[in-house]
Amino acid sequence: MASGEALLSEIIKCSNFAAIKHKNQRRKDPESTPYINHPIGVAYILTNEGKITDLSVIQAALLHDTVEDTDTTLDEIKEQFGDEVAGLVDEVSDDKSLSKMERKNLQIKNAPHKSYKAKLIKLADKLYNLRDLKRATPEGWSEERVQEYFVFAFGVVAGLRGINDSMERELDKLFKERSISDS
Ligand SMILES: Nc1nc2c(ncn2[C@@H]2O[C@H](COP(=O)(O)OP(=O)(O)O)[C@@H](OP(=O)(O)OP(=O)(O)O)[C@H]2O)c(=O)[nH]1
Repeated sequence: MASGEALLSEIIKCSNFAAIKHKNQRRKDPESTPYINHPIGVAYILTNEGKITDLSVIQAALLHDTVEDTDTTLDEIKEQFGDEVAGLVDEVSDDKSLSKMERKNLQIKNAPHKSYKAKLIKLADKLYNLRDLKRATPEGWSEERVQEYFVFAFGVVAGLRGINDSMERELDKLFKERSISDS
C-alpha cells in the first residue's frame, strides 16, 4: 500500500500532465471554460460523491480525455503512469477515426462489457457532462441536440448500472427532469 505522500504525489503528477496536454483546449460553453476543469471535475465526482479512493481510477479519470482529445499516446501514459492506468484510459477513450454516429453507438453497445473501474469513470464522466449541459448550453447547440445528448447518455448509463448508487441516483434525477426513462 502506497503512503499518503506517494498517493498525493501521483495525483498531482497526473493533474499536471493533463493540464499541460489540455492547455490549448476549451469547453464548448459560452464562457469557453478551460478544458482541464472537466477531468478534474470528473475525478472530484468520483472521490466526493462516488466515495472512490482507488488511485488508478482517480489517475485515469484525470487523464481520461488526453488520448482521445490531444496528441498523447497510450505508450506515453503507460510509460508515465503504468499499465493499469493506461489500460483504463484506453477503455474509456473513443476511437476518433470512426464517425460520430459509430462512436456513440459503440459507447452504448460496449458499456456493459467495460471493467468495473472503467464503468465508474464513465458514470462520473456522463454525470459531469449532463450537469454541465444543464448549467450552460454549448455554443451552437439547439434544445433538440441537448435532449439527444441526454437520451444518448441514458443509453450508455443503462449499461453501467449496479455499481455506484450515489452517482446513479444523481444521474437518474437528471434523466427524470427531462422525462427520459426506459418506457
Ligand atoms: N456538456 C458539455 N459537454 C462539452 C462541453 N465542452 C466540451 N464538451 C464535450 O462534448 C462532448 C459531447 O459533445 P458531442 O457533440 O455529443 O460529441 P463530440 O464532441 O464527441 O462530437 C463530450 O465529450 P466526450 O465526453 O468525449 O463525449 P461523450 O463520451 O459524452 O460522447 C463533452 O465532454 C460543454 O461545455 N458542455
